[in-house]
Amino acid sequence: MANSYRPLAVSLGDPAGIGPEVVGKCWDHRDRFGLPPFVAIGDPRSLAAVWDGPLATVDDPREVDSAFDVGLPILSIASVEADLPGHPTVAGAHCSLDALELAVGLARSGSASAVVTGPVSKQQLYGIGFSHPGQTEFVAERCGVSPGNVAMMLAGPTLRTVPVTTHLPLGHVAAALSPSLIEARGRAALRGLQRNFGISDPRLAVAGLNPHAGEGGALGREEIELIIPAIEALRTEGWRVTGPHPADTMFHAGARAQYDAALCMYHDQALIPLKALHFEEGVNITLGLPIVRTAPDHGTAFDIAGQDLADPRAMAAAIRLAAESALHRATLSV
Ligand SMILES: NC(=O)C1=CN([C@@H]2O[C@H](COP(=O)(O)OP(=O)(O)OC[C@H]3O[C@@H](n4cnc5c(N)ncnc54)[C@H](O)[C@@H]3O)[C@@H](O)[C@H]2O)C=CC1
Ligand SMILES: NCC(=O)COP(=O)(O)O
Repeated sequence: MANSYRPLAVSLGDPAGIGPEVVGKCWDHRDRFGLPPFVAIGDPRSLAAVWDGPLATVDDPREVDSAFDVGLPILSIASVEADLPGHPTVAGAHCSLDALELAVGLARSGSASAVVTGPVSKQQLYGIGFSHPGQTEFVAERCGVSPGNVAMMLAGPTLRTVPVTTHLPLGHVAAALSPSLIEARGRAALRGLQRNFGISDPRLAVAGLNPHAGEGGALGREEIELIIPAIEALRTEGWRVTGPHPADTMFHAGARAQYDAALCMYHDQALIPLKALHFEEGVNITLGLPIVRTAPDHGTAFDIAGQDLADPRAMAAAIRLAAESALHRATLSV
């Protein structure tokens, strides 16, 4: 195996969640899912607790290619205690953060071709002093990119959505919106469609915030004061941008055919349509980074951890999209 070989780095997420189980199942079904070699990063005990497949402990990503057919390659991060599935602990939260840190470091150094992050519990991470809203902003910081210049995209077979605001109380959304933030997220989404998806002239549809996109100002002025100026600024740069669209009528099949991504104003406006249509195969991809980072759309699912109920398809889709995006980025000049 040539030393230039670069596997994908897959952090297991919270050891008490379903991350270890879905990663193990992805290795089981690697041929059916069409997955390239990847290395798991986390506590091997969290895998052994929920999955009876073979592990292949590696010390270096360059060992992954030859190990991959023998067992699931793992770069071991031992938690100070072994978590029980469904019972998150402080030690497990630290372990999930250490795994994320190592995975991002491998991608930044070029030892991994991309990062796929397993689900972490934000509540658990906040409890150990994690000061970022989510993994998206953590990865952005580690890559030296301002959180305002990255975008969280949720991608499925017939829909891609990007929330302008992410993890904050709904009551704070309107105050958090500004033309410059909407514009920056829109630009990150458009460039991401080019760089990660290979769409050369992408189309972005922008949602309104208020019912009926504000009804000409009668139902709210955010469209007039914040969203339309951002759309106009993006159009001035030559991007194909439409809106603001009433959010209730922009996700049916006919509407979805008119755009490559929808820019939404808040978390649930973006994630509800995506998960309603594509929960089993939805992927979260961070746009605007110097590295590729994806994740399954679901969370830790502590309620089903350790019961062999976790569906691995979203994790498989995240691994596949990470590999495809890394390839697009290696072959495109945008
Ligand atoms: N990328 C990440 O790290 C994400 C982390 N989270 C975190 O996950 C925790 C739990 O969040 P929830 O809102 O409850 O969402 P969740 O996705 O963990 O669970 C929602 C429901 O879907 C089910 N479910 C989720 N994934 C499944 C799978 N692969 N197969 C079968 N059933 C599945 C669960 O059992 C549960 O009933 C939160 O602390 C949140 O912060 C949530 C989303 C993404
Ligand atoms: N709801 C999406 C989500 O929680 C993912 O957040 P992140 O940890 O990937 O930033």
